[in-house]
Formats: sequence, structure tokens, C-alpha cells
Amino acid sequence: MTHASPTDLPFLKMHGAGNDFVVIDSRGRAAVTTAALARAVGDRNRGVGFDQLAEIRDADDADFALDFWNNDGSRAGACGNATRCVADHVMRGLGKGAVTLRTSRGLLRAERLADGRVNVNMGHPQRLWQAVPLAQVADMLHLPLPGDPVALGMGNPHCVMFVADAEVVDLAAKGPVYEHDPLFPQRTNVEFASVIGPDRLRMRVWERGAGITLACGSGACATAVAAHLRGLTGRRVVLELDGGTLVVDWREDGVWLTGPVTYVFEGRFSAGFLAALS
Ligand SMILES: N[C@@H](CCC[C@H](N)C(=O)O)C(=O)O
Repeated sequence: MTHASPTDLPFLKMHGAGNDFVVIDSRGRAAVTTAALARAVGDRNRGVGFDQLAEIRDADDADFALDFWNNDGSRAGACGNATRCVADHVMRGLGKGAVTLRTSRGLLRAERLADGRVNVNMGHPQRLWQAVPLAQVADMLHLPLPGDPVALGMGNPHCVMFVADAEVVDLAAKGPVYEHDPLFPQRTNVEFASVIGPDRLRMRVWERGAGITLACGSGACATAVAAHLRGLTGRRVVLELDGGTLVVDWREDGVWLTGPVTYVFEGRFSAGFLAALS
């Protein structure tokens, strides 16, 4: 990937159920994001602050392409909530109600619903240990770790645990332990969920590369799929997260994620801020 050295860079701040993003539109020019830029912009004191940075790119075979970065400077293969937010932004620009986009997972479709929420087909869950990836073969529905987790991939790794009361889980203490467990050679996102009913879950999340976040779209997808595979819920589930409500529907053509999209502000990085990165 080639990187430009911007001297004046516009951005958009958005969130989806409190999962917050800086969006940089690099259509028509070279990509600008580096690990250093992501870390600097992600700093909530010296930069803007975000859970993920999403960079919009040109795509030959779709309306646009998306790259994702966590605020620790690492890359992510999927981000459901940023995908929904950016899809809405691109749909407004193109005057469309649906778009296709390319991520490292492949081609995804997103649509705006009549009530303003946006959904995206996140693709099929990855249920093979090599795809998540795990370091070695394991029972994906019952990992040999405390808490009896389920492992699943949604284009990124997830470790899902079902607990009696997700409210009381000490995410800051437990999250990093699972994130860095050697069974996950590329680290993992960590979800704790309790069953409220056959179509309702309470979920809290520790994200790889970002820590505690108010919501995680791919995590909601992984949790809903894991709950269904464990026989706890049906295929369509409403998830109550710290920052809002997401709906996941595991259909024949993939796992659909639906939720709100919020525009927060537009801004420009100053030349001085950008120069300090080079
Ligand atoms: N918030 C996201 C997931 C972001 C990526 C994750 N932290 C990773 O490193 O895989 C979502 O909405 O899916």
C-alpha cells in the first residue's frame, strides 16, 4: 500500500451505538493512514479519539473499499459498526439506498432502512480454527479456557462467553487476559453475554486493539451466532450493549447486522499535527 503525506486532511467523526470512528475519505488519491497516524489521531487527549479509524478507498468492483485501524495502530479485518456508518455516508453522497463495499473479507452489501438505521451483511461466520485463527485445533464451541468460551471469526477473531450477569463482569481485568491468550496468535476480541430471552442478549465487549468499547458490531454478530449454536437463542437476536441496541439476523446469505448511525462532526487535521508524525 502506498501512503501520501498529507498536509491538510479532512475527516468525519461518527458513531454507531457509541462505537466511535474517525473516517478519512481517500477516494481518488493514495491511502494516508499509517500505524503512527492511527495512534496519534486515536489519542483522546492529543488527537480526536476513536475506537476505529476507517479509511475509504476506491474499488474496481464495488461502490468503495474500506480499511480499518484500531486506536493502538493495529489493523482490523472487519468492523461492523464502522461499515454501517461509512456506508450511510457513501450512500448519501451517491444518492443511493444501498451500496456494495470491499473489505479484506470480500464484497459486502449495506442498505438504509426506512427508519434510518443501516444494515450490512457481514458474511458467513468462520467456524474453522484456522480461519479465526486459533494457534491449534480446538473444540470451537467449548474452548479449553476458563469461562467455556466459543471461538468464531467474522473477518476478525472473537472469543464469546456466556455468563449469568454480563453487568458485573470486570471487563478491564478479564478482557486483556483473553485478548492475549496464546490460543489466539493474532489476539482476539472478547465478548461477555447473558441471555435475557430466546431473542434477546445483554452483551459487553473488550475489543482487540481498543479495549472497552460501548458496542462492537462484529462482536454482536459473533455473540448471536455463538448463542444460536449453543442452543440459547433463535437466529434473530436483539443485543443490548453499553452504548445502544443492535440487531443480528443470521440468514442463509450471511449474518446481517442492523443498528443506528450518528454523524458527530467534521474537521481537518492541522498541518502541524500531521507534520509531527513524519
Ligand atoms: N468495533 C468493531 C470491531 C473493530 C475491530 C476489532 N477491534 C478487531 O481488532 O478485530 C465492530 O463494530 O465490528
